[in-house]
Amino acid sequence: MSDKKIVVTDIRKGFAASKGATLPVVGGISFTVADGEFVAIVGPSGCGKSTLMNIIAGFERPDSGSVQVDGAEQMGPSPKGIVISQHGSVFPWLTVRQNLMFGLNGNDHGDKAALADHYAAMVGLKGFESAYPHELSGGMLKRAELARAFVVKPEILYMDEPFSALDALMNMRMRTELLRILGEERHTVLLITHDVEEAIYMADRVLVLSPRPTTIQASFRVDMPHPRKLSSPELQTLREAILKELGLQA
Ligand SMILES: Nc1ncnc2c1ncn2[C@@H]1O[C@H](COP(=O)(O)OP(=O)(O)OP(=O)(O)O)[C@@H](O)[C@H]1O
Repeated sequence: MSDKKIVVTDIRKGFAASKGATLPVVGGISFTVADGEFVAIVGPSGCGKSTLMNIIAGFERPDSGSVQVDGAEQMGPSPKGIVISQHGSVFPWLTVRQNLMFGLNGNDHGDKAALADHYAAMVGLKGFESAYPHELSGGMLKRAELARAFVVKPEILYMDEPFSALDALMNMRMRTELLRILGEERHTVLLITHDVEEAIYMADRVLVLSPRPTTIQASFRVDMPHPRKLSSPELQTLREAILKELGLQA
């Protein structure tokens, strides 16, 4: 089996603008993601990160170029991948357990409920299985979403600013939570973030995108074991290098 999970080849995408003009958004992007690799993508605001992610996850078609997952062309959203975005995806009218059971196949209610409860416990929601989303705090809701993604055992997690709505402390906790789960269950992860520290804390590789029409401006490998210390000289040097690429003062 090939080690390449996702192969992105020369993707280009523009959107119709006023007076028949086209706004070029993605300007030719190629990269590969290895099986089990965690790749973070950072870039300036509005450069086209979400557009790129939507194309790779199969929700949007590129004007040209291709995305292959496990060697097959991605023609639409696939059950191999699941998206976690800042908007959230839990159903407000279902309890935590019902939300987690929603995407599960099979007819055995007991099996599905047990699996749902296992994943609820995994993200620290034991005791809240029967709670409705409005009864949870923002951080608990985010954990419920993580559990909802993991319970279906996706091979690929597409994460678009998943924790950006959370406060700094909860954001840190969620990063740790995510890394802990990834330590137990191997997944391939593509993470879009505006937060350079979030990227270097979690990812194996960080791609820095240019302003629109976006291309890959630089790529950094983060060769450090977990748990990482953001204050370590290596990560600080890396952080400064990435901020410099983004045109920001370190
Ligand atoms: N469906 C669409 N139709 C027209 N224009 C779009 C569409 N989707 C995105 N755009 C435009 O493409 C550009 C890139 O948007 P996108 O959301 O991909 O950027 P982003 O890097 O994720 O932004 P942010 O950092 O603000 O989250 C923006 O100028 C946006 O207005």
